Amino acid sequence: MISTVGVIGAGSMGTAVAQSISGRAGEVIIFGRRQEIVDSINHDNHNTMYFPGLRLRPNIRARVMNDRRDLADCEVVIIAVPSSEVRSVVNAAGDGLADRYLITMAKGLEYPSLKTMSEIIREETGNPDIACFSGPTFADEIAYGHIAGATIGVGDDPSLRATMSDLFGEFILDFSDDIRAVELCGVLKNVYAIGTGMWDSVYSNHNEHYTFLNMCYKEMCIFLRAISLDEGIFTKFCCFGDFNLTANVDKSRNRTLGLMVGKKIVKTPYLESGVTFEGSRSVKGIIELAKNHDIDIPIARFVYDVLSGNNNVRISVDTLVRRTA
Ligand SMILES: NC(=O)c1ccc[n+]([C@@H]2O[C@H](COP(=O)([O-])OP(=O)(O)OC[C@H]3O[C@@H](n4cnc5c(N)ncnc54)[C@H](O)[C@@H]3O)[C@@H](O)[C@H]2O)c1
Repeated sequence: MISTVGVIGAGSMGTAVAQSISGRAGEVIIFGRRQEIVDSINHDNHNTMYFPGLRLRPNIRARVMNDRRDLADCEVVIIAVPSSEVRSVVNAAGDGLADRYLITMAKGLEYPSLKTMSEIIREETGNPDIACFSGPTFADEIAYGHIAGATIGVGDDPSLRATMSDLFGEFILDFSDDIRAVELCGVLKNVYAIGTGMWDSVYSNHNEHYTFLNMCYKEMCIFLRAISLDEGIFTKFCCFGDFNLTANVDKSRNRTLGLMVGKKIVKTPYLESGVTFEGSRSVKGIIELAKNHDIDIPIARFVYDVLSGNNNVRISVDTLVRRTA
């Protein structure tokens, strides 16, 4: 059993994953930013901000990370902060992350570097032992121990792979050795979930919804076929499962963002609310990446146009329908 796992990020996913793996590690330390959350975990076994009703297991402790030596005891470190924060977080942790197994939960694409999170982490830490975790995994459901499937993107180091299998043994797992493709699935599905929300704000019949869903999945597969070395990626949890979860379920923040923009409930959604909308940050990068690979992705461009305020959703949807008919 792993003795100590560090989880950077005391939000929904950091707390949920800490609870899920806590039976498989001696101790789990959540590194948070806010003293009151750290205190509530240490004194009360609750993260009162994110899961006030959930009793955390007693081997979950919390700390505010003051310096890189705080990570010294952790054999494995899980990074569960928003993608926009990953570079600064790992940079601040510096050589505290140098020689241990690292796992990224964050889903995003840095712009304009077009780097995925594992690539940023490798660049900042020089550590090649990085895996990513991605799948149909709403944090609240993980926290309460419901079944979930996940894909682990991991290279061919057998020891790292075995550690991932042990640590995430509460999940139904599949694996891919194309880490970048697994991460890009997580980026793409957020973009198409926003698009599906926009579409559903205009068209509300079942036929219409599933027609668009199919169009999105087809575009996602065209993209992945052009960039992925893993021919089996399309049926893995990070791809089909996560795409369906995020595009279909109203609990998804990105789908909800699309619905709100489509219904004109929000005009300038860009990150002002403080809620994590990873898809809206990544859509520009996805379009540029597609251009570099000569891939046509009209639905992603439609999402970008609407989010940029360039277009009225109804007119954009009509144009899209005419174009793909
Ligand atoms: N892999 C998966 O299956 C999966 C599922 C859900 C979410 N996620 C990803 O996990 C990441 C976090 O999402 P979330 O839902 O937990 O978001 P959240 O907004 O609930 O929590 C983010 C937490 O990170 C903290 N944080 C932000 N900047 C920080 C910094 N510089 N240093 C330390 N802490 C910092 C915030 O204070 C907050 O507590 C996102 O990238 C999201 O896409 C992954």
